[in-house]
Amino acid sequence: MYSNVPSTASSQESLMSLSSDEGQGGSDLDNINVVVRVRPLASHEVGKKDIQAVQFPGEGQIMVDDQINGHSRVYTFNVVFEPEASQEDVFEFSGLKRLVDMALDGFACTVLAYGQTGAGKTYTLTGPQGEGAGISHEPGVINLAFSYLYEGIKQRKSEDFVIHASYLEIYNEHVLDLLNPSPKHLPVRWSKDKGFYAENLFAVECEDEGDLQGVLEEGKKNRQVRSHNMNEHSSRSHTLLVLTLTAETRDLDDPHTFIRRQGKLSLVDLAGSEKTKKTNSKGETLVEANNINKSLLVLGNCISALADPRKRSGHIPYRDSCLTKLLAESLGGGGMALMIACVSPSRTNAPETISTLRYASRAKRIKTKPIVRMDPREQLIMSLKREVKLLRMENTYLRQQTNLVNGINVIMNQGGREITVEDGNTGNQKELEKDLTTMVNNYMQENENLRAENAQLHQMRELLIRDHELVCKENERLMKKLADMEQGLVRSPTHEECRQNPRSDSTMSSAMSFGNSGLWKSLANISKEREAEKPGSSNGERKPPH
Ligand SMILES: Nc1ncnc2c1ncn2[C@@H]1O[C@H](COP(=O)(O)OP(=O)(O)OP(=O)(O)O)[C@@H](O)[C@H]1O
Repeated sequence: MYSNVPSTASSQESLMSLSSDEGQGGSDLDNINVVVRVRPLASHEVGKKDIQAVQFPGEGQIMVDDQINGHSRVYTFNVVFEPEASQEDVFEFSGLKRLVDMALDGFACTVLAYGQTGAGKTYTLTGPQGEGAGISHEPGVINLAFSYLYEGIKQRKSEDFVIHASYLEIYNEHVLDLLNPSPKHLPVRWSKDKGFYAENLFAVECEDEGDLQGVLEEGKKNRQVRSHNMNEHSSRSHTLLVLTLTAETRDLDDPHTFIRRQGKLSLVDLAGSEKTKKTNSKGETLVEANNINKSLLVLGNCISALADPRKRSGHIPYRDSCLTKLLAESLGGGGMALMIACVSPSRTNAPETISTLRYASRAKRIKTKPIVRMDPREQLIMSLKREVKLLRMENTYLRQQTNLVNGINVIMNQGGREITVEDGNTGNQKELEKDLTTMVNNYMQENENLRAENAQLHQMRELLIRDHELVCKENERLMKKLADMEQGLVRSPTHEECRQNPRSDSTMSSAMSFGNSGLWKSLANISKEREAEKPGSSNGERKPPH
């Protein structure tokens, strides 16, 4: 059951469970990776004598007592982290490390923390909030990811990385820059190259881990947080911390050229869904809650559409909220995503826990096809370079073949006397030489046959041409005769001529003298008929007028 868990995790077996086919956060590469984290019962829940309503049967399963329907529900995920799991466990086994590696390789990767308000999203991502005694300083998985990221960069010696960080929040459907606080909202635009993006968003270059931690702290300080019944430090906005990782690698074929790619790591802390009755939200907090719920509903709609193979290729309602616009790339398939679904273990929160697990189950069905992000021009240059390389290889190969054939031609030209072909020292080349010789011989034989056939055809053609010429001459002669005859026939004898010599029809007699062919006979008949029709014709019978 835990055979895929790395040896270091043997002590963790009681703290988490992995689905039977999972390794480090999932081997199901085609789908969004979804893990569940269950926080411990909070002190206020213990105080109210609330009890745990979730159980962990193992193999990535989580079982929740559904009090409303009176039975238990079981859901399966890539990994389920139990309340005792530490931040390091989540970082190590959620698949987040793999996402950081992929972002360094040039993919767009996203980590989303989703769940009910107070379920532990912010705690998981950035550690405990607030200050003072009793507040631990356990780093969040984002902090751990920063260290891992710079470790990874150090190890990739052949690549130069430049990292930029931007941090925004979506508050009441408006985008605000957390690194450049201002009441002015940033418009969300769309471009062919970038997809949806927040215009004029500040991006800070971060040279080391310290810079990134500074960016995180600055953003946390500026985000909208409020207290309500269920969480003293409730996030009232969705936050997106986006790291752009630009890598330059020297082209192995051309040391003067650099290949550039741009990976992206988006770390998203979603505001918690809430039942406003439970949180007792009023006034501004109620407006925030409605906006949060609405945008999470739109996100849910997009997830549902993407998870359904029949709807996936149709319209996905990304444009219905700022959040879904900015997450379009992460969800839409070109990137890689990890959802950390955070849930409360308490019985009072069981309906919300079930709702979160359903939402996460749907997300798990989304298929992705991650692609490396490169500048389209650089991509073109790369593909052209690859083509040039292939053509060069083909050229070299063809040159080698030409040399061999030339060598064989020399052999042929020298009457079959054997000549050692240059570069033909290896056994393979000798084999090839032999094959080529046979092939050339066959071609020559075939050529010879074709030449003979060709000569025959030429002879036949000559004969046919001569015949054709004779026929043409004969034709010409006959045509001339016919023309002469027609000329004679067309010129009708004058009335006077007919009167003087009714029987003499010189034209007719000359035409008849050509022979007795049917043609001439019929022509003569036509001519006679015409003659007979003429008024005053001496040999025609005149018909009385009617
Ligand atoms: N795994 C955990 N271990 C110990 N305490 C936790 C854990 N997860 C959450 N908590 C505590 O639970 C409380 C609520 O957590 P958190 O603020 O992270 O919730 P949230 O899901 O981000 O809520 P919201 O959506 O309202 O912002 C905090 O006091 C936090 O310290």
